Amino acid sequence: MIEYRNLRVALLGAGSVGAQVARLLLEHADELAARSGAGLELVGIAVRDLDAERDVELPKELFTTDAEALILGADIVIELMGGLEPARSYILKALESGADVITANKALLATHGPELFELAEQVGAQLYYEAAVGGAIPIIRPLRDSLAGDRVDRILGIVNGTTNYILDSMHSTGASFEQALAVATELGYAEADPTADIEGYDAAQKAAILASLAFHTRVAVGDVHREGITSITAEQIAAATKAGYVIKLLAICERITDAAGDEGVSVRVHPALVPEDHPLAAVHGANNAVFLHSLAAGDLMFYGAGAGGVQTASAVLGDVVSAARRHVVGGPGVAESAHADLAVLPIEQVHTRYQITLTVEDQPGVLAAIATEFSRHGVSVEAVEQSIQSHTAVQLTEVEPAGGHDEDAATATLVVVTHRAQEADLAATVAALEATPVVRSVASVLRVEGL
Ligand SMILES: NC(=O)c1ccc[n+]([C@@H]2O[C@H](COP(=O)([O-])OP(=O)(O)OC[C@H]3O[C@@H](n4cnc5c(N)ncnc54)[C@H](O)[C@@H]3O)[C@@H](O)[C@H]2O)c1
Ligand SMILES: N[C@@H](CCO)C(=O)O
Ligand code: NA
Repeated sequence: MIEYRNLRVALLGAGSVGAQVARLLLEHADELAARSGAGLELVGIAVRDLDAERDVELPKELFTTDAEALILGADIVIELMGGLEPARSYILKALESGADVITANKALLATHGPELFELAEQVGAQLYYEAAVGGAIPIIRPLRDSLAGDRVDRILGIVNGTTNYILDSMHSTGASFEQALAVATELGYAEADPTADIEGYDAAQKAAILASLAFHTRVAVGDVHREGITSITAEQIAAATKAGYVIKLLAICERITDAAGDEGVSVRVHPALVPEDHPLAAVHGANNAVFLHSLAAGDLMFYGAGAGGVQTASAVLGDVVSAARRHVVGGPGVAESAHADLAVLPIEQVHTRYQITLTVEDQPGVLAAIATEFSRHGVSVEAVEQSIQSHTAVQLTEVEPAGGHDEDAATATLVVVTHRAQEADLAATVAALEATPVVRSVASVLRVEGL
């Protein structure tokens, strides 16, 4: 029997993910030791309440409320408490003591990542975080290692399971956002306070982490343009389906150029129309997927469970084995890669395609008036269609002119799809359309991605 050297592993937090990590460390100790080249001895679990009910039965003698003492005696520290503090202070303390740290804490990384990575580099320790994006899905290591020799230019990610579940059930059942959210809450997908998910904050944190890795540039969560899904209506979903799209909340990270032609990056989270034959359209329920394009590899997609205690524990344990192997072999490990230091450009500089739905007066000259506003702002129209939503037959050129703005006059619904246009020009077009007398309202503006 091989005698392994023991590495001391400290776990901070025994919630959904932490309890599963502890269980797997204990149950698979022999196998993990063989893969790591070192024994992984779980020396303690820092918890807030020693007697709390846990999802998993764990040896009581491992529990402690003294996280600091536990950290100082460890070779590897796993932080699964979540939140900014005390997680940040504990990780800094662990790194200072020379321990490698594993975390799933996207909120912390997207806010204080640079501080943590700098300290890790200074002391020659490692910070691993595969579980922070896409839960069980391997995406951090592929970006950091497998694609290190390539050049990623675009990432489209479904990185929040709750919102994907809600949008998917709106598509499949015709439910309203509120109805779908209620079901998601009942089934335990959505938290009691779902704000972080439905307003896109969780996805924005993950987008910041992905963009930083992919573009070798520090991107903080505050740099991410963020829109949630709360204003998506059943009508928009039905119209999208009819037009051959699905609506997904996407995290989009891409290289773009600014007005001077200099390369920068854009990072944004918002609902978008995705063609129904795009691989991301087939991501159902609470699953996550990251679709990316790189120069040499072309298109790649990573798919699977973006959350769940035991699923996320898989990613954490992969990191634990990586950390253990480094301890066995020695050497400095992988430093943060931020050498490209590209500018993070504002959403106004993004180019994409748009679908604009307008409620208009049903009278002659309407199409011309609308087309004028698009062309005046440099936005090229690809197609105009009468929406299936319209209850009035549109005979734009055949109806007698209606005098003035008559609330009772017939209206028509027009759906305009643009070629690629700049966000700033599109925003100016929408403002001008809203001020155009024949336009009753701009009912919906959605970006079209994945074409
Ligand atoms: N649950 C998932 O599916 C999932 C997926 C990906 C990433 N994550 C991330 O993993 C981390 C843990 O998530 P979770 O779902 O297990 O959360 P959780 O709320 O179930 O567990 C966190 C645990 O940490 C404990 N804790 C909090 N502060 C503490 C302190 N100061 N000292 C000791 N214990 C403390 C809590 O009491 C709780 O038991 C978070 O950063 C989360 O964002 C979770
Ligand atoms: N609330 C997150 C959990 C995983 O980070 C989601 O719905 O995807
Ligand atoms: Na992951």
